[in-house]
Amino acid sequence: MKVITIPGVEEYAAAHTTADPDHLLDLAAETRARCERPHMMIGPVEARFLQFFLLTLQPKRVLEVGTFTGYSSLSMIEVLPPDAEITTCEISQEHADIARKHIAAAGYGDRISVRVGPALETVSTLTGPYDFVLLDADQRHFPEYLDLVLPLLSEDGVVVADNVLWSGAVLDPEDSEPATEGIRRFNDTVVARPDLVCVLASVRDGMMFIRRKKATR
Ligand SMILES: C[S@@+](CC[C@H](N)C(=O)[O-])C[C@H]1O[C@@H](n2cnc3c(N)ncnc32)[C@H](O)[C@@H]1O
Repeated sequence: MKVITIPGVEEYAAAHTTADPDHLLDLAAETRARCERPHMMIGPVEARFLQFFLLTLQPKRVLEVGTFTGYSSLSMIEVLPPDAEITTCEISQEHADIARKHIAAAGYGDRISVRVGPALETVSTLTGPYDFVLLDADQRHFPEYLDLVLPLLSEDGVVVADNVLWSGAVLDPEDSEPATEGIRRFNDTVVARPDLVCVLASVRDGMMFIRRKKATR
């Protein structure tokens, strides 16, 4: 994989970011012990970054595509209003089982619902409005998720798509992997749409923040 940050910068950022609470440290340890690609967790820098953002947005209904073992859901729920809920989609029964165990242990079983199955199918059965959507799986289909979630978004809702730099692969004209192509198509579509406002924040592997443009007063 291409290195897209100055060597050591990611580690320096993590060392100067508030550490995870104990229940997330336990979850991360089990994920590293049991799962093949533990780096798929958003990690503490992105988790704290999202938390700062969500503390301001205060969404009541959150949708996540890509539960993995529950790290990002459990990070988000900590800063949401007490009546807020998260629906999170996961294709792997094994990942979902680990996530559900940690979600229940942390006392959030009634507020985080893990839906198992291909997320394109799951999302197409959901009813909005959602105030915040995190896309963190199935990158080759990011453009299709955009089409599915925009109609479900509340008026001031925000979509964040993770890994939109794809370790720098989006910059490589030789790279035509389906995921790389999906992300490029997604990034190009979002920035070109006159009805949307976006920022591609180069936090970790790239986070695309998207909202609807408001009519100027
Ligand atoms: C990058 S990880 C998500 C990481 C998680 N948000 C976190 O921070 O811990 C992506 C997850 O999405 C799941 N996934 C992949 N394709 C999927 C699909 N089509 N539908 C639902 N989940 C999918 C994978 O099994 C994996 O657990």
